[in-house]
Amino acid sequence: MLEVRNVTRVFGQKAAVDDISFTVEGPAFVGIIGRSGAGKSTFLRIMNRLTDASSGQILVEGRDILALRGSAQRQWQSDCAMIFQQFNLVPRMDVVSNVLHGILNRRSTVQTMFNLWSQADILRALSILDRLGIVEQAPKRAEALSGGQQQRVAIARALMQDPKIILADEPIASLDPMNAQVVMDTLKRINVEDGRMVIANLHTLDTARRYCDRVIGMRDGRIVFDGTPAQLSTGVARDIYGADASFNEAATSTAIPADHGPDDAYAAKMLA
Ligand SMILES: Nc1ncnc2c1ncn2[C@@H]1O[C@H](COP(=O)(O)OP(=O)(O)OP(=O)(O)O)[C@@H](O)[C@H]1O
Repeated sequence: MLEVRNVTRVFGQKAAVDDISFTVEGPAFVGIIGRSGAGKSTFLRIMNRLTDASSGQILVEGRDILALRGSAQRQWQSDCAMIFQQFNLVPRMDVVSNVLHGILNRRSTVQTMFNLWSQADILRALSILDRLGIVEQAPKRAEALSGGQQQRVAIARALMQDPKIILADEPIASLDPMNAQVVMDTLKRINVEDGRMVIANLHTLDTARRYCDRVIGMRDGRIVFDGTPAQLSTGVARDIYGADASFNEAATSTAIPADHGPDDAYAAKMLA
């Protein structure tokens, strides 16, 4: 389904992403880990065409999405929604309008100028918010919500696009452990129930181990680990993070309570 072939991105003299290749069959939950500056964000930005690659190909169902131009490129950007650490909502706008912004580029200029949305679109936005457990927040300004709720609004906005792939760049880096868990559980549910691939840059090992089917470790732009969470031992993690024997896993922990797995009772209650 996804084949990344020898993708490189050079900034000046430095390769931020350096000849990376991997293949993902089916709608997996893929985590990308690595220290700051490893190239994780640059790779996600290349995937959804916010940044151009210097060379390489990314084949999605056999089509090189790096070669797309014009409307085909915009269609691809709609097919792969992006979620950011800082949510990127319009703070003073109400929640349901923020969700509707997921399909802003599908509307005419007149519709956009007069803020006209069809009843079907509004009902769809509300039903997505309902699914994510925050429909009662729909009329509130986005800025009035907690960080975890705002990130769920951002996920709802992504779902409004009906994407094939969700790219999440450090989606829980600004959240406390409880909210981090709800957001990760939400992404996992979307992955499992909808069959959408999720590729998430994660800064914590415990989260990668708990939620991902596959973990890719990057260091200095290169892939230095590609395996299952079970293969991600402390020694492997030390290599990925370029740390010495004093490497302490706790420093890369979100501290999501260990007795909670994905889709557990807590998340079910929050998301029902
Ligand atoms: N637009 C740019 N111009 C110049 N250098 C850049 C640009 N974007 C990224 N870089 C450099 O590329 C390297 C990889 O950055 P990137 O943001 O992809 O890393 P990262 O693993 O996502 O780290 P972080 O978690 O801190 O965001 C860094 O050295 C960064 O300074």
